[in-house]
Amino acid sequence: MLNITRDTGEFLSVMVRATNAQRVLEIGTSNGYSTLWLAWAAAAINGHVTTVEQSDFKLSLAAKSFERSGLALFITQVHGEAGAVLGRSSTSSIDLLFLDSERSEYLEWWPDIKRVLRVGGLLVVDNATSHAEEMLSFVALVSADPDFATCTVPVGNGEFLATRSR
Ligand SMILES: C[S@@+](CC[C@H](N)C(=O)[O-])C[C@H]1O[C@@H](n2cnc3c(N)ncnc32)[C@H](O)[C@@H]1O
Repeated sequence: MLNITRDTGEFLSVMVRATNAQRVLEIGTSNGYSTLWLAWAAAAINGHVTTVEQSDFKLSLAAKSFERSGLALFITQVHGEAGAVLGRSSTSSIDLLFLDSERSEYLEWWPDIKRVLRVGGLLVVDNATSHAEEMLSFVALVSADPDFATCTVPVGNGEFLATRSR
């Protein structure tokens, strides 16, 4: 399982709390390690995490982990292809979107990612430094968007942050 690092989990937890992100969407559940960090923070601010995964096996691994953790109440698992899920998600419905999935799809997903993120919302993308080459065109596209302010934070595998200002 290609999980986030522990310090990235701590970072995400602070981001959720600091921005009061009650509506969190995660793309790429895997076994649910990052989801637990997000949900732990969401639980503290009366929030909720929706997490998307297309693999049956990983979905059920994560479900068991969520039950054991006592945080299942704060998590909705969506079984599906992320592009399709993003496409049917409501406009401006997400406060914080954590993207940790198939990097080659990010460019195609961008119009829907932008649409679902509310003004003032925050996008966090993992692997910004560990897979900088693969992230290059996506980072360039988002960074050039006048509706977003961006930066890369050297925590864990590198987190690319983009906040929607209008
Ligand atoms: C790097 S792992 C996620 C790790 C997880 N965020 C963590 O840190 O615990 C990426 C996950 O995205 C899933 N994935 C890849 N492409 C997807 C797609 N198009 N739709 C939904 N899930 C996808 C993979 O099955 C994999 O479990």
